[in-house]
Amino acid sequence: MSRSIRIFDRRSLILLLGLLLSGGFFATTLFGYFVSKEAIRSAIIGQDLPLTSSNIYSEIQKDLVRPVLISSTMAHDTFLRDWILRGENEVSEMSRYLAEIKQRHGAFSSFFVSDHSSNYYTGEGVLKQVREDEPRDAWYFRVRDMRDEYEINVDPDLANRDALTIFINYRVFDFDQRYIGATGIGLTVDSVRRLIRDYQARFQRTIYFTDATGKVVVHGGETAPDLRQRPGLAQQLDRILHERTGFYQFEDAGDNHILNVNYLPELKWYLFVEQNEDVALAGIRQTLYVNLIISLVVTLIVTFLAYLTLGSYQSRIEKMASTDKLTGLLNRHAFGILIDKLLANNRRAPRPISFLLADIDHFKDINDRHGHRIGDEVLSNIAQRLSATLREADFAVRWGGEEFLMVLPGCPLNEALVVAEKLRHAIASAQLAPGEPTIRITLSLGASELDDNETADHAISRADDALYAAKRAGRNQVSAAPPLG
Ligand SMILES: Nc1nc2c(ncn2[C@@H]2O[C@H](COP(=O)(O)OP(=O)(O)OP(=O)(O)O)[C@@H](O)[C@H]2O)c(=O)[nH]1
Repeated sequence: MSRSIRIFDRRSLILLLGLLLSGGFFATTLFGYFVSKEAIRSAIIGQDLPLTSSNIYSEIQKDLVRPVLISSTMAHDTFLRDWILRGENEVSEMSRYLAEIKQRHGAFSSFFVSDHSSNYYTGEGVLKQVREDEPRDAWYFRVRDMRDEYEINVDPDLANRDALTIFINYRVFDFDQRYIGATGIGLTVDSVRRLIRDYQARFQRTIYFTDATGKVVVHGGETAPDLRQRPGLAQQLDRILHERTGFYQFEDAGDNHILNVNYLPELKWYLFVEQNEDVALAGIRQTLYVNLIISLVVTLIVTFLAYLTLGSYQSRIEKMASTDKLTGLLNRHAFGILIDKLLANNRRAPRPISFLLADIDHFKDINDRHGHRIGDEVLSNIAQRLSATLREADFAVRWGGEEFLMVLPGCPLNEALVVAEKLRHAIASAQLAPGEPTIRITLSLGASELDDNETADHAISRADDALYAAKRAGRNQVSAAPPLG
């Protein structure tokens, strides 16, 4: 019969290993995530948004600043002013002039509105007359009354099938600085919108231009977003417009947005470039999840392998620590642990326990006559016999050199004596040294039953006394210790 003694708690060790591994993985993965998050954040603020902003800025400059200069040249053109002051007589001269400007500069439209006649001239002649009661002409009267030299206005162009057009409306003065009309060119915003859309699609950034009131004038979507309807942004909008340039942050629909704003003085517009930080971090968040899953799987595999390996080592170590090398029986150290357990159980559910102490008769002679190797062989075979003869619940211990202790739980003294006889007979009748057929081995046994008020040591010493009584009585016999008074 073999028993194993628990030397250390494998489960606690595995738990500790698992915790250390998963804690280490978790900490490094999270650390990596936060470092990457900060790197992405500073890249958004330090590079991505400013770069997008300056790209869009230079594109819009290309598309708009030049037209502003062209419109300025038109407003200061002596031919144009002379022609008006002369009475707007030859319409073909004006339309040739406007057609040439349009064609030379690749504009979408070119125009002049005379304050004197209210005629709206284009490259094709007089398009119409502007009227104060016509909402579509409101721009002209606004330009007429404004203080600035020019304005940039996004409107559908009547002359070009109402395509969304940016007009540069320049005020024209005669040589005495009296207002005489408005001129300029119109160009489609499609190229700017295409660029904005392209940037939005590639970098998941939202890009738009606003005027000084915060109204979106050019954007890449279908409908112009209303910034005042976005609570996180709306509460900062006036400050942003006042500061003109800078970085801002706001929450929208639970996501954090980083905003780069630049004022474009030539256009009197603001360029907003927005990055949804949570969208930008989606990639590394996915990496974080994948890393966490890999860490978890590695932790599970490592702890499982460690569990298996430790299990096999532990049982080997436990076996080595608790068994006698020669006989394979439990040693006295193991006996100490097992008897404590047995007695603890016995206190909960009392039942008789008996001890048998066996000693080989004249074992010294066997060693002396046949040598220690045969002596060892005999010891080992006796141990096997004893174990084989005992019940599953009993256990045998190598007590001393040629002494064996048998513990019989649930067995009163009278039954223990029967077992002792069985053991004695089993040994006496066996051939325990096959190479030396003449060797005959006998055992002397002492038996005792543990008394309720007695320690195991005391009961064993009584069995020892009985064993010596058996020796004294001629050996190869069983002797019982009398029950305690
Ligand atoms: N071969 C071998 N001999 C052992 C071992 N352990 C103890 N012995 C021997 O067992 C012998 C025990 O001798 P004694 O205590 O004099 O007793 P005995 O000869 O058996 O005589 P009685 O017990 O009086 O019948 C000693 O010679 C020890 O050296 C062991 O592991 N292997």
